[in-house]
Amino acid sequence: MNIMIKGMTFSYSSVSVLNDICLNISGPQMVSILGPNGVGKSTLIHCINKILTPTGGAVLLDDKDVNEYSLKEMAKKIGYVPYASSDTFPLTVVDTVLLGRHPHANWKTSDEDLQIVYDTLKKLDIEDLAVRYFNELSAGQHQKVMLARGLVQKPNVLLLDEPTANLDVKHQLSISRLLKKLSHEDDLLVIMISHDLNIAAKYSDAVILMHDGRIYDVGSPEKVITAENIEKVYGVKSSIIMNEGRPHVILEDPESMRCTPVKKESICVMENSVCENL
Ligand SMILES: Nc1ncnc2c1ncn2[C@@H]1O[C@H](COP(=O)(O)OP(=O)(O)OP(=O)(O)O)[C@@H](O)[C@H]1O
Repeated sequence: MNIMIKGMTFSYSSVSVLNDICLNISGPQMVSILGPNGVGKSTLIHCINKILTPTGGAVLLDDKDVNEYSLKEMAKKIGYVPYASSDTFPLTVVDTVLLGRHPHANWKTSDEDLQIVYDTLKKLDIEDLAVRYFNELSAGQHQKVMLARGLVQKPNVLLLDEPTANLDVKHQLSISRLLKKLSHEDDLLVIMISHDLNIAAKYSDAVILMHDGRIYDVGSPEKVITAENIEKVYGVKSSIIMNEGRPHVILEDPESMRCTPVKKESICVMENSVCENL
C-alpha cells in the first residue's frame, strides 16, 4: 500500500493549517507523526482518510486519488482509531468492535465476523470486557476497544491518533509492540500520532516531524529524533542517549531546579487507626 501526498494544503475557513505537504509513504511499516500541539497532525490524518477535504493538492492511495474511492472502498483500505470516541450510546464492547466489520459484512453478522472480534479482543487482552457496556469503561479501556474496532476492519492502512495516550506503562509498551508486529506480519501500514518521543523512537520504522503546518523532517528515528530537531520544533532542550540502537530522549528543564522543594514529610500513609480518629 502506498500513500502519496502531493503539495497538499488545508485551511479551516480562512485559517491555514497545513502547507505544501509532500509525502510518499509505503507499507508495511510503522510510522509515527510527531509535533507540538496544534501543528496539524490530526488534520493531516483526517485529510488522508477523507474526513476532511484538502483545500489544495492531492492524496493518492495506490496511485488513485482518494476522491475516486467510495466510502466502503476507503473503509476496506483505511482503518482509523480516533483519540477518544464520542460514542455514548450503550453498546456492549462486542457490538462496538463488530461495527468495524461493517465494510466487509452484509446485513447479517457471520460466525467469521464474531470469531475475528473475539480473536482481536484476546490479542489486546480485553476479552474480559466483551459484555461490558462501552460507555461505562475507563479511558484506557476505551482506547483498547477502539483499537480493536480498527483492527477487525482488516485495513491495509491503520491511522491512529495517540493510541497509547491513556494507557498505563505496561500497556503503552504492549500496544506499541503489537502495532509494530502487526505492521510487519500482517502487511499493515501503521501511521500513528504520538506525543511520546521515546515510544516513537523505540518502535517506529520511520518518523514524520511537523513544525508550523509543514513537514520539518522525515526518516529513521535516529535521523529525526535529535536534540537539535527537538529544540527547534518544541523549544525544549534535551540530551539523547542511544538505547538498543534507538534514540532515547531525556528532556531538560533548568527552570525545575528553581522550584522550592517541599518538606519530605508533607505526605505519608496514615495508619488506619489514626484515620478513624480524625
Ligand atoms: N474544526 C476546526 N475548526 C477550526 N480550527 C480547527 C478545527 N480543528 C482544528 N483546528 C485548528 O487547526 C490546528 C491544527 O489542529 P490539529 O488538531 O490538527 O492539531 P494537532 O497537531 O493534532 O494538535 P494536538 O497535538 O493538540 O492534538 C489548530 O490550530 C486547531 O486549533
